[in-house]
Amino acid sequence: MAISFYKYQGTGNDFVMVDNRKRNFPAEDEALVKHLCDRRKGIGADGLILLQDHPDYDFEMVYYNADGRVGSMCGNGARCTVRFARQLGVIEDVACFLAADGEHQANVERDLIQLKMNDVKSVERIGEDYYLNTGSPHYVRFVEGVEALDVYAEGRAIRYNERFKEVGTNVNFVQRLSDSEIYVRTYERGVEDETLSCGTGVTACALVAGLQGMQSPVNVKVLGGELQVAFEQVEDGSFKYIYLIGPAKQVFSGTVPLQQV
Ligand SMILES: N[C@H](CCC[C@H](N)C(=O)O)C(=O)O
Repeated sequence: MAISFYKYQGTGNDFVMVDNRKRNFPAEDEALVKHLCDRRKGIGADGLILLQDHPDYDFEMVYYNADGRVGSMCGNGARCTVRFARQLGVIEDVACFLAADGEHQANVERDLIQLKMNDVKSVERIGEDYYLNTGSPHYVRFVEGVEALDVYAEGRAIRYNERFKEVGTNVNFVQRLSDSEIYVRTYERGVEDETLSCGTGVTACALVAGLQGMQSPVNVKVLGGELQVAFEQVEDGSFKYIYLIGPAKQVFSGTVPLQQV
């Protein structure tokens, strides 16, 4: 037996993508998922995604972090899954699909995938920092000199602090570059390292920038490229009509013989 896979990336956040419409991928095998994501002994990725049929939606996306565990919502992974669905002929230019945090709509416009995110009801303040859920939990800290920051060490210290050590959190460091642009670097739980981009993290940072007065759409620079976040801010401090916009590409495809795993 062999596993056929595709490799996708969205602003440098990379995923092993598997067409699991026939339900033949052994998804309960945490060690296998972890192995496939291993950058030295496996294919290498920040996460693994299964595209599955669903009776009520165009498809369902099931996301695993690189540690092999089921993750929460993944914004870059979702954009990649929409691109994959388009390439498989499952959708045309519009999709309505199910992810870990519920229903999402998306549009394909040439290189860009526009992904609708769930509404965000509230943003918690923790000292000078912020904490919110955009499908995945995100801690947001504004800094100066984000390029020189030790994101691994600083991110880890927050992710493993008393409050977060049990369930973990993703940790974002943000710098304002102009009236309409921020620079975001993210330490991701489940990968337990910095990634080149985190879609739900970028969304969280753009919303906090919105709280501080930045107008929608917010342009976001990440190590792996550029994204855009559009949103509508409600007077009670919540957000709706949130869109994450950016590229998603297929990089290669292949097979892994199961006996080698
Ligand atoms: N890279 C993802 C986030 C994954 C979230 C994951 N690290 C978790 O908290 O389970 C993104 O583009 O949104």
